[in-house]
Amino acid sequence: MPPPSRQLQLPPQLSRRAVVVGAGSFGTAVAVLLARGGLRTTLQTRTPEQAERLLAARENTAYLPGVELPSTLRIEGIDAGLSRADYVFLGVPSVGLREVIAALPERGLRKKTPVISLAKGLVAPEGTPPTLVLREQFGEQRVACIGGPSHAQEMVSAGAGLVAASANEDLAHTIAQVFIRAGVVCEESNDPVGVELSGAAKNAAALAAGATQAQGLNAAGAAAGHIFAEVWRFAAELGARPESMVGLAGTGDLVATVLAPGSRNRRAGELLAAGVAGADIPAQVGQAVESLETVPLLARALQRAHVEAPVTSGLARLISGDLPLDDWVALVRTTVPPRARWRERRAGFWARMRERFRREQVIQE
Ligand SMILES: NC(=O)C1=CN([C@@H]2O[C@H](COP(=O)(O)OP(=O)(O)OC[C@H]3O[C@@H](n4cnc5c(N)ncnc54)[C@H](OP(=O)(O)O)[C@@H]3O)[C@@H](O)[C@H]2O)C=CC1
Ligand SMILES: O=C(CO)COP(=O)(O)O
Repeated sequence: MPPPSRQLQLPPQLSRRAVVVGAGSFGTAVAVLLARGGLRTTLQTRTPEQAERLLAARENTAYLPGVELPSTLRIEGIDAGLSRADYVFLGVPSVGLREVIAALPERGLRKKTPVISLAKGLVAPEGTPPTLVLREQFGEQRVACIGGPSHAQEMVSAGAGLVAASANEDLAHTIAQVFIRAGVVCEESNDPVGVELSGAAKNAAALAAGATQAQGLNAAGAAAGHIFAEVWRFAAELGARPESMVGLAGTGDLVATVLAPGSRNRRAGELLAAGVAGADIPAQVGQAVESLETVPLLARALQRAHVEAPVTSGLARLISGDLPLDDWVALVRTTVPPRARWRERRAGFWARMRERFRREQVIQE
């Protein structure tokens, strides 16, 4: 498929090397874009046999069929290490991310190489946003993440609405420029935690909508709205910005996911509603379904932070089989969000003057 054509600004440092760890649908699609964007890119598969298959076919038939892998894209197993990488992108689902992150130094990650998470889920056991796990190990200036509506197939053929987020402005800018040069819109953000929680919230909301839609679309919309509001109250406590949640990474990605016929998270919700046990869903879907692991982590994180989150925790119980579907729908239909806090109305200038005059008269009388 040809890359989308656009007149774009060239990023600096084109000779730099990027390694994408994890050759699933998104890791492969991101690797194709990085190569198109001018980085010398390597895609690392979990096993050498997988690398051989991709090399022979010049296509990832298992995860991204129909997309030709560019001749400039190098392919190897993860055993090849990371010592040559100037940027490392992590394309593995969040369920395995902690181990993958912990192993980066022993795999040869250089001291200043930035690490960029592609995951839209949280890391066990605490439900930590991936960039916070990375930050603990490498410092916040070396860490970034990618969010936004970005279904892998469409991204490589027609584009996406990416967000590159980092506390390091140069890093966010450099990543965004590479994607833009590859023909894909990429916003720069200084709110990695907000972008990651938006991705986790939209996956949870898509699963909730999928589980509820057969019972009524108002209920499906209410489920998604409650979850976004509950996660937002938590995100705000962690210092995230509302723009992340209403922009590409939040609302934009929610719409893309809920409408996509192939969305794995919405499909997982539909399967739950059809009576399939949460534990059996990954085998049926055949690819990462982030929300199945992330929703229980999210529910616990909200509880620990004392955020009132009845719908997110109800969804976690629906996934584990502890809440029957009818009770879930009833919960969604009857939950009333916390009341707004009205500020005491301050009287205007003339009203205050009249009141002062009245009081002075009372004193004189
Ligand atoms: N697919 C999409 O359109 C999008 C996905 N994302 C996010 O990207 C992340 C990755 O998802 P996605 O690519 O879709 O998932 P997939 O299920 O398509 O692929 C996951 C890949 O990760 C590999 N992997 C798992 N664990 C390891 C490990 N320890 N070391 C090396 N490789 C490993 C798997 O290898 P193996 O085959 O051997 O199991 C597989 O190749 C998720 O967080 C997802 O939410 C974000 C935007 C869009
Ligand atoms: O994150 C995605 C699109 O932006 C992919 O969503 P699904 O994992 O639900 O397919």
